[in-house]
Amino acid sequence: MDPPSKSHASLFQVYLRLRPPPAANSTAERFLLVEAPEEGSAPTHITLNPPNDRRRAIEKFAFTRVFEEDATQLDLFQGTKVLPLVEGVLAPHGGDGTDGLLATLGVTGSGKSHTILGSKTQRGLTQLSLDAIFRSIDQNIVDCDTNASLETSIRSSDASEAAIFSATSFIDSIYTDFSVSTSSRAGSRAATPMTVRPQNDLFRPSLSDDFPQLPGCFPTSPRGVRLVSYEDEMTHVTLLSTPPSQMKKPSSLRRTPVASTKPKLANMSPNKHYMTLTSTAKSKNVTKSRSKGDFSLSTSRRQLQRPTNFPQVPDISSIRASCDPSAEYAVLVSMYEVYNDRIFDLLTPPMKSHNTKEARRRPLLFKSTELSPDRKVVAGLRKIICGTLKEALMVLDAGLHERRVAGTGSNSVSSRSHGFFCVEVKKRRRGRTSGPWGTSTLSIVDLAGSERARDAKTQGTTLAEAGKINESLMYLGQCLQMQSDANSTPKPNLVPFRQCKLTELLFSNSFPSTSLANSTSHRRAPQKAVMIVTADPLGDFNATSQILRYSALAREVTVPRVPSITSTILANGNTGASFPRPESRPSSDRSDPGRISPVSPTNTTTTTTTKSFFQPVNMRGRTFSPLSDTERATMENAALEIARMADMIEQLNAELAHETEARMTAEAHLLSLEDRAIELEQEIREECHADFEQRLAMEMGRWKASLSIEQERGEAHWDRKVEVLTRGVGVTLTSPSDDDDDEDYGNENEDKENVLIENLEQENERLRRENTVLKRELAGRTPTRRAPLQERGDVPSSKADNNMAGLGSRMEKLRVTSGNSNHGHGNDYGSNNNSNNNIGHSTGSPKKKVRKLPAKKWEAADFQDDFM
Ligand SMILES: Nc1ncnc2c1ncn2[C@@H]1O[C@H](COP(=O)(O)OP(=O)(O)OP(=O)(O)O)[C@@H](O)[C@H]1O
Repeated sequence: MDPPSKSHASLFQVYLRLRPPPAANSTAERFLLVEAPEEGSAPTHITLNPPNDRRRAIEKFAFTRVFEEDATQLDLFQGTKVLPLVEGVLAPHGGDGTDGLLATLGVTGSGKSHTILGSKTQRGLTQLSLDAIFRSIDQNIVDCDTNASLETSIRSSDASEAAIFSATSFIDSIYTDFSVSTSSRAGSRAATPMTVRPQNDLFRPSLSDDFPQLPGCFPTSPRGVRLVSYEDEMTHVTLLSTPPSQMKKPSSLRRTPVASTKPKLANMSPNKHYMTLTSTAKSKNVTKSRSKGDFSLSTSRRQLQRPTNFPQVPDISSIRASCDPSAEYAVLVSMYEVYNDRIFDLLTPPMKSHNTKEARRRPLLFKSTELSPDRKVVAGLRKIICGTLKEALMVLDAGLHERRVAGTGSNSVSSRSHGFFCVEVKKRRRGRTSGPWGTSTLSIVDLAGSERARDAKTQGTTLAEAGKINESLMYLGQCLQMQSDANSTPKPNLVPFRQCKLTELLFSNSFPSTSLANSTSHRRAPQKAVMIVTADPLGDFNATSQILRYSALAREVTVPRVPSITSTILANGNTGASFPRPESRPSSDRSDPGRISPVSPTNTTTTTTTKSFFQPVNMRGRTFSPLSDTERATMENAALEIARMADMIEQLNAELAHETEARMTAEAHLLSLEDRAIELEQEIREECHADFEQRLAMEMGRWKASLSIEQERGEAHWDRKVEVLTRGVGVTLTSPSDDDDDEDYGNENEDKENVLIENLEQENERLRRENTVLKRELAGRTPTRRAPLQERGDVPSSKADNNMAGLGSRMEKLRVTSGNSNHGHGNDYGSNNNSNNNIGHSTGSPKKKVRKLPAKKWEAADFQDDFM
């Protein structure tokens, strides 16, 4: 098996790193062997020997290079060609840079985070890459702190709708500066492995009067001032921070006496953490929660302690990447994680939901934007402009505090999300203050590890997370598989990278958009990518072989053939030789337990079997008499049958294991889907509720406005009517001498009054007719039937008949008005009773009208009534 040709356009250079055995697992059987390389070259091939089962296929894998257990971080940095990636981003020869991607992949606990982020004493590839970048552009980097217009121009050139801040303001808003810690103080979950925090120091906050607060940032203390411990009402978590009640007055800084603070800190529960608010954090209660590298306990971001120094080894001061001397550079750092197939910013703090009061992050979209139509970007990230290596490391430290981790049976600090650390290098020609910035990005990715629920002993949310992790890694595997297939076939393979967020993020820059191929916009070069696969040679064989199967650049399988028992007996029995034992390998092979001699190409197909799977110990050393042909044939048949059945059992076992695994993954997936559905439901409910409230308020406002308009209109309408009536009545009441005094009524309203009088006359006429009809009807009735009608009082009595043909006692009331009217107009209104009715009918609402009559006129009416 030859290593893949480098000329082929591989998406990734794939390296394998083996981790040293963990102390607890040192007795486990080693299943991964590195083949000895040719003289003077680095190893590139490994062989996987299934432990405890000599009949399973032996697999052989090829990588760009294999790093054995003793490889250092510096070996990795130099050997994996990270420097060319950095140079690609810096574009030393002018023009735009090329995006770079550096990722780690492996089974949980195999050393991915160790490789990428380092440890307490050793720097990882992220820190080394940052160091290389800042060293290289040392003379060419712009200083945004002294030139505000630079920040503005960087902001306007950003295509990802990002919120861009200077490192100074971000760091000041995140970190406190108490150069203190007690031994009992809660450290951070995710204190970056590389950070070294002061230990056993006194709690000694420094004073500072002002501290910038980024929008949406956690309320923080000005470099440690105003820090008190208090119990968060919602979470009942003891926090070392400023109580909400005191947050409004930054000027009234109060130093908390050391004595009063210490005891509370000592009681701080290591399990209590602000991340208990999230579902992820709940999983931490299942197992112990510790940080990567630092192994200190959890604290909230509200109290991040400013790291005092960072590990300095390995030192790469002698290594320098070249940069473009005619350009000026700016470096922007952003961090995000892919958790349950959603993207979350690690530099933006969670916001409290209005309804649930729960701190949550908003998932971000990976999409094309107005300024980036041909290329998808993570939109809405927070990006920090860093001027120095230290600033970048502090931002990295802050982001890692937000990354989701949990303790599992496989790793005490296991990443539950795929972490992305992005170094965006902006570049433009030196001295062109208004020139555009070109951007290229180095993305460093710490993938979450694949894990088996049985080994990881996960449950609940952590199990669901594992399901999501495994699912996304399966899609990644399919994409990588396409790459290795592409090496063996000339047919172009389509990489199915749009299946999930992780693969989209990892591969979309490998395939720059062709949709705008004809447009004038500049076409970007495909990214350069390096994948470091980590493996534990003593770890989980099945999980490791699965990862290696899809990540290796080439693979070869050697199927052991079941030997004929007869031939074995004949070959060994007659001579009395014992069966070959594994340890009977040549001594040269045994000298290095991790290495084997290269497998000869002729042995790599299907027939290589160096060890018998039958070990009939009790037969060893005996001699046998020759067998007859029949016996031999029977034994051959029996052996074949046994071998066939053994094969079948093995196959069924493999299928069973596969099905079990699939079921567990599906169950975990289902759990995560349920979780997601609940979250979605909650979000939709919240949105609907807010929407409903908004609409309701709007409708209420509209309804009130239209009601008041209607009311006003009604009032005005009635007022006008009453006015007309009042005037009409007023005219009738007005004496000729009054007319002289009131010229307005006499002249201006003459027409209106005439109309009214006409109306009244018509009405009067109608009522008169009605009256006549009633009279006739009454006259036609018998006396016995008349009496009750009289009692009812709504028909004219004989007395009324004689006087003015009134309509009963109810009409009597209106007679007052009628009397008044008649007083002025005499026969114009016909009988008094008729004019009463006329008023009542013509207005439609006699009560209101009557009520609105001026008091004086009523008095006059009474007087008239009495007079009559
Ligand atoms: N090359 C190495 N040298 C020394 N220690 C190592 C090495 N690789 C891994 N380790 C140790 O193994 C442990 C697990 O490693 P690490 O956390 O990096 O695994 P991981 O692959 O990131 O796991 P997960 O996917 O669960 O996050 C850590 O304690 C780490 O320090």
